[in-house]
Parts: sequence; structure tokens; C-alpha cells
Amino acid sequence: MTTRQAIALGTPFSASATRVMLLGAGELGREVVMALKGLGCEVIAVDRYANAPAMQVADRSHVVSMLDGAALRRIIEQEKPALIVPEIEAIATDELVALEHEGWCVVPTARAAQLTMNREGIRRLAAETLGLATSPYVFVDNFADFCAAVDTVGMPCVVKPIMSSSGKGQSVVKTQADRQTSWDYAQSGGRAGAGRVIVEGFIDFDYEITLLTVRHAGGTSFCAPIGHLQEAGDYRESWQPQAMSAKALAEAERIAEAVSGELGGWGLFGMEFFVKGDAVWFSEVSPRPHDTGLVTLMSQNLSEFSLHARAILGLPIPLIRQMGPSASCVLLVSGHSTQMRFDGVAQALAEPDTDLRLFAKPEVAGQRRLGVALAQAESIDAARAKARAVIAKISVTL
Ligand SMILES: Nc1ncnc2c1ncn2[C@@H]1O[C@H](COP(=O)(O)OP(=O)(O)OP(=O)(O)O)[C@@H](O)[C@H]1O
Ligand SMILES: NCC(=O)N[C@@H]1O[C@H](COP(=O)([O-])[O-])[C@@H](O)[C@H]1O
Ligand SMILES: [Mg+2]
Repeated sequence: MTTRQAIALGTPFSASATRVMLLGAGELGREVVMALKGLGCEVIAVDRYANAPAMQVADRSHVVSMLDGAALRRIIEQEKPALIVPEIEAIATDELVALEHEGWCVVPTARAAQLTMNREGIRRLAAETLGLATSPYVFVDNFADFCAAVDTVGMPCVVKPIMSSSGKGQSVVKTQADRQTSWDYAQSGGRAGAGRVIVEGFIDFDYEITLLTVRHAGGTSFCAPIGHLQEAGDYRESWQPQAMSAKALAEAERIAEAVSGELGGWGLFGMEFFVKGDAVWFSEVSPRPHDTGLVTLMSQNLSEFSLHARAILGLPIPLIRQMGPSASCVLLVSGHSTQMRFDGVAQALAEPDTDLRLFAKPEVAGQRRLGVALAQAESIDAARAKARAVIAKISVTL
């Protein structure tokens, strides 16, 4: 693997351009693109559909299946980016490993992208290689083995496709009667079609956190812990800072440094943990900005997106300042439309210390996250209430 060096910043659309390609162009990528554009990069956004959020702010875009290795290689060889930045859990990462061998630079590393794109890679690395505490787990490929795994792990247990995110294909088996629906949902709901599934023992945690961890030219830095609320495996609210015992925080930081160090490279990692008292379980990690970290658009001097941009370019991160109790709340919409209208935004934003991002996704077909509210207040409870109130005032017409 090549040792990373700072990337010279140049002039877009010229021989000196600093070209960055995002693989995935959703709401998280959109913020990364804006941070990169702020540093004068030439940015190319790629996703499976046209007019994806990050495409709307990038310099150019390509619509391809990123699960198609040959298609991925074609656009990379055509665009010749200095940095390839994975953004979503649906990429042919074997091809990224091959491309890295040939000298292309994948953020943070092709191995990190490969190990985390597939729950089996990161889970075996964390639990079996690094010996970290995780939920008990079994990987299965068919319904018979799945039923046996439910018996081994015990109920309740959490079922997830190995390639998925935002809770897609995820469910909890509470009784034997849940097994068929749970299996069927895992087969149909993932981001990469049917296939292998993880069955995890249910951890009865007090709270869960994302510890944003940045590996940059000057070392490793941590953001204040982000607490979050999830429903059906998808994030609904997040807040920063989450109160934790000094012991639990130190343990989370120790694990975050170990896992991110093992994955290597430069960039921001969203390290997910379950916490009960002083006990900490490692859950998973995104080697890129995390949805619960959207709160940092308001809660930090440098958001997780600016931190990612700085880190991957080799720029310094001398200080991350937490700006006080802050929260985010998602705008989740169900139905079918390609011409959504958002009313009540003026009333929603009349409250001081609130903000809103509408992601500008071109379509809703089922349930989809279309925006996020941000708020600051004198306490976490007050910030959460304020962020929820912003969302409550917005009505979406499909
Ligand atoms: N073993 C478990 N025990 C208890 N709760 C769990 C377990 N696994 C997952 N969950 C709950 O489901 C949420 C989503 O799980 P996970 O992070 O593995 O899914 P994901 O699809 O990768 O989500 P994302 O991409 O949004 O991080 C967790 O944040 C947690 O609230
Ligand atoms: N938890 C991971 C996560 O939040 N990923 C974010 O959601 C987008 C996909 O949204 P979509 O499913 O609405 O297209 C991804 O592109 C990324 O920005
Ligand atoms: Mg998660």
C-alpha cells in the first residue's frame, strides 16, 4: 500500500485540477462535495440514479451501477481522479482493491472500504482478529441455517443483510413466527440483492453512540460522542454531546483508535458503539461520514464533512470545537412522488438556533429520508425538542 501524502490543491478544469470522485451521491456526499468545492477541488459524483443530491452540487456526474466493477473501472480510468471516495454501502469493492494496487488512491483505503462494505469482513476483524466485545453473531446463507442460527443466538435477535445500510432489510426476530418474514425481508431489502445474512444477539444497551474519529496527517482526533435514536435500524434523531462515564468514553476511544488504525488511511470514521454502564460493545463502522453525524453541521466548528475533506486531502485538523448541546431530527416521508412540495418551512425556521437541510432527492418510492432539522439549545433535551418541532411544522405534499 502506498503511503499517503498531502494532495496539492489546483484549479478546476485545468491540468492542475484536484479531481475527487465520490462513489455514492446521497445527502452525506452532498455535504462532502460542498466541503471539497470550498477548497477548490473538481468533483465528480457517481450514483445509481440521475439527479442524486451530491450530483446537483458536483461539477459532473455519472449514473452507473457501482456494483458493476467493469463500469466503475471505466469511469475511474476516464476521469482519472486523485482520490476515490466511497459514500454508500453498495460498491464493487474488489474492483477498488484492484484499482488501488494499480496506484489509484481509495479513501481511506480500498481494504477499509472492502471490509466495511460487508458486515462479515468488519465483524470478523473486530471480534475475531482484534478480540473486541461485540454482540454474538452467526452468518447464514439459507433459511434452514437461519432458523438454526436464531436458536443458537437466542431471541430477540437482529437480522441484517451483509450489504445494507440505514436499516434496509433489517428486522428483529422476537418469536419463532417472525422468522419467515424476517428472512424474506433480509433477502429483498438489502442494497445488493439476496444473499448472506447476519443474525446478531440483541444487546440491551442503555444508549448507543457514534464516535466520529478522524485519521489525518497530524494523527487521530475524536469528536464529542453523538447519541442517537434509531427505529427499524434507521436513525431518527441524534445529539451531541452524549453524556458518558469517563471509563466508557475512554474504552470507546481505545477501540475506535484500534479499529480505525487497522483499517488505515486518512479520513473520517463513524464508529458505532452500544453502551451499558461502563461496558462498551463495538457494533460497526463507516469509513466515511455517518448519518447521525449530520448534527455536526450545527454542533461543531468543523462538521464531519469538513473534517473528512480536510483529512483526505492531507490538511491539518488542529482543533475540533464542540459548540454546545445540539440535535438533529430527520424528515422521513412515505409514499410515491417525483414532485414533492415542502410547506411550513418559514414557520419552522422562525425559531432561533434552528436550521434545515432538504436533500433534494428526485423521488420518493416507499419510505425515504428527505431532510434533516438541526437545533441548538441550553440542554440536549431542549435541543432535541427544538429539532423535532422544526420537523413537525413541515408538511410534505407528494
Ligand atoms: N445487535 C443489536 N442489538 C441491539 N440493537 C441493535 C443491534 N444491531 C443493530 N441494532 C439497532 O439497529 C440500528 C442499526 O443497526 P446497524 O447500524 O447495524 O444497521 P445499518 O443498516 O448499518 O445502519 P446505518 O447504515 O444507518 O449505520 C443500531 O444503531 C441499533 O439501534
Ligand atoms: N446510513 C447510511 C446513510 O445514511 N447513507 C446516506 O444515504 C444515502 C442513500 O439514501 P437513499 O437510500 O435515500 O438513496 C447515501 O448515499 C448516503 O448519503
Ligand atoms: Mg449503523
